Amino acid sequence: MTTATRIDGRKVAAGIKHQLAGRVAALQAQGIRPGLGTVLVGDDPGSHSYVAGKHRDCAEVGIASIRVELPATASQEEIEAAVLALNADEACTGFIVQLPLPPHIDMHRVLQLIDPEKDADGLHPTNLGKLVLGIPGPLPCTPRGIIELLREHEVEITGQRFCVIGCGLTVGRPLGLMLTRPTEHATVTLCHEATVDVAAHARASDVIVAAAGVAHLVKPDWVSPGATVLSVGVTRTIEGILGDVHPEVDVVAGKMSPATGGVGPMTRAMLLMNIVEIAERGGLSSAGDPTEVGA
Ligand SMILES: Nc1nc2c(c(=O)[nH]1)N[C@@H](CN(C=O)c1ccc(C(=O)N[C@@H](CCC(=O)O)C(=O)O)cc1)CN2
Repeated sequence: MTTATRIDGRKVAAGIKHQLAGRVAALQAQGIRPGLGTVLVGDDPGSHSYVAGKHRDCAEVGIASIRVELPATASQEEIEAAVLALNADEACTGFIVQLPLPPHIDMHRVLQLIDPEKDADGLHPTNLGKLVLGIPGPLPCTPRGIIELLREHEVEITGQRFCVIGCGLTVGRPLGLMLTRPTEHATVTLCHEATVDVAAHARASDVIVAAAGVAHLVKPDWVSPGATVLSVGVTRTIEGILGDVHPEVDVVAGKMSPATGGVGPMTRAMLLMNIVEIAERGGLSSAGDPTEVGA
């Protein structure tokens, strides 16, 4: 019984962070200290873990950390004030608002307030518009990480049939846009909860990206032998973290990413990449000590 080649995001992300550390050192030699800001609202354990990981990565490559934490009861106005403060903070090169936000918050109003020049997530309407139009701008971190991961593992993209399961704001929708750019030129089927027979779309694909947040959704009989399968969505249970791809897919797929240690570390590496790119373009940044605000 053969098993799929493991797509190792931790290893690729480590290489990218090593390279970024050199670029950060070069910026610092010019008196520029890039800084990442995060706005974290509420107690979601996943969000806390992801934001902690983002700041661990910052420390590793020499990027300053600016952490803003608000309670789950924070009002729309309080969150918007935090965004405006980071827009104005010269120590902050770029920042993100960790999603999801609590249900009483209008996420779109919050994202629209981010200065597009400081949008480290590429989720501001101006930057998503640039992506649609093919104008350079910051790219959403998970889709960017997925494309890097495929390239590093020599998975063909151009002309290949992709089945992207889930069309959320951070993964599926922007991934569809990025994969169909002239630089990628993949053929993409974007599946969602109203798609009839997702399994048939998946079986007809060379690459499956599972980003639905449904544990073990993709079964072995959804995968054509030798296809590449990326597990992106996760479900946290008392037994641990379950990915969107059933572990037995391993015996059918040619290449496969694990539920953790695959796309997740690449999302974080691409966030740092966006920050370094903003700083290198001459975006706002500062020299001096790391900043820790509200940690
Ligand atoms: N503002 C944003 N919010 C969210 C995004 C995003 O791109 N921008 N994406 C997701 C979650 N996400 C980013 O924040 C994310 C997911 C996973 C990881 C990660 O490192 N995962 C580890 C496991 C970590 C753990 O044990 O909890 C892994 O895969 O090894 C980082 C970031 C939703 N929100």
